Amino acid sequence: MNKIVPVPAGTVAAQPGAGTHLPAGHPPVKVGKIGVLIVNLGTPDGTDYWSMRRYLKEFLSDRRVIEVNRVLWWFILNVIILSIRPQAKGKDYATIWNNERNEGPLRTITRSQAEQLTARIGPLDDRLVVDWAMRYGNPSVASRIEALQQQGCDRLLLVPLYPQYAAATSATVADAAFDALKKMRWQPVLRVAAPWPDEPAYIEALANSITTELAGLDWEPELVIASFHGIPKEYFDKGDPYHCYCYKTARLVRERLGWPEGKLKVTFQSRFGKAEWLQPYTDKTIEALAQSGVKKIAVITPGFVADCLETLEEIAGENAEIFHHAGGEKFHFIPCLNDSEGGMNTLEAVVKRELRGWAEIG
Ligand SMILES: C=CC1=C(C)c2cc3[nH]c(cc4nc(cc5[nH]c(cc1n2)c(C)c5CCC(=O)O)C(CCC(=O)O)=C4C)c(C)c3C=C
Ligand SMILES: [Fe+2]
Ligand SMILES: [Fe+2]
Repeated sequence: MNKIVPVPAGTVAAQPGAGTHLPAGHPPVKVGKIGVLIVNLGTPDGTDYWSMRRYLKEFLSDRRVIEVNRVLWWFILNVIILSIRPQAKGKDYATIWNNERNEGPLRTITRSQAEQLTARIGPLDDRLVVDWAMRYGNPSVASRIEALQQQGCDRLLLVPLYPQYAAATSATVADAAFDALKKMRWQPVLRVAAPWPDEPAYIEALANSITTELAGLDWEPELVIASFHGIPKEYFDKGDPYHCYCYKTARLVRERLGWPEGKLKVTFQSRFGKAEWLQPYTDKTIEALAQSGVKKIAVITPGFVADCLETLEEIAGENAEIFHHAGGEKFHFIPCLNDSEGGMNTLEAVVKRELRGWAEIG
């Protein structure tokens, strides 16, 4: 046990300070790298019934997402929701599917964000390794943490891809990471990035995106809707800060544009179930605006770091249709920041901010 043997070339000492020697029988472990793991919500592996069902089951079984009584929810989920929703939502996903790669856009965009982040920060410190994962579906958080550790990452920066924290999103990403760490003998040190509702690079990117998109139209919207994903009102009543973060982002963007109040209106989309969610609702607001005579609007979705079902199908598709049916004439959807220059400036700024003390890269 105490016998010291030389480490084979190319392997790193199992323990810091062990120098070039390992105790006999101790497996060599790589150390010294810093992993940056960006994590978005998730996406099904396919649009067929079983892929959709697997994905929705994992997602909707998360106690952070659905806080209803466990026994009651087991019945509702397994007997009602999972017999109807996979088919209906599979059809919706099919309308936005990336057929070339056979995956949802969220996965395509998140991969590209990780690649571009690597190109931006990789050359600044050769200890940095960037990777990406999905909270639900694949690649899982646990599998990527394991892969990063195998590459020698003994420090991990986890970046939940939600500018505005909510327990149902950011916290559940941290849960997944800690669950993975629970099973490890030698855990990497974990840092979780703080949300960035007021990050200057993010506000600048959103304001620039609005300006550029509107400049490309031959009409001017009477107002712009900033539509954020909703959460049940009960979660807000219990103290979730999400609502305040959304309003803060919207206010800062409006101020940056020099717009009066009312020109950028906050709404909440993607209601699920019968309970009350954060109001005002996006679909009801858009319908009421058209009915009251508003003819031209644009919609931006600042809470989504990447385009997905909720932006492409629900806003650019369903809500545009609602607006036109109710008498509206011009509707423009402003894409998410995705892997654009502004989107990447935002992620780079957040990652650099959160790496301080680990890597001094500006
Ligand atoms: C049922 C409760 C849900 C809560 C609470 C919730 C919060 C929440 N979600 C996002 C971001 C995304 N949600 C997406 C899809 C999606 N969301 C829910 C339910 C809740 N979300 C469901 C059931 C689904 C799947 C589609 C459906 O069946 O309607 C997505 C898109 C994923 C994709 O692949 O395109 C995102 C992104 C946030 C930011 C949030 C709270 C702050
Ligand atoms: Fe959602
Ligand atoms: Fe939706």
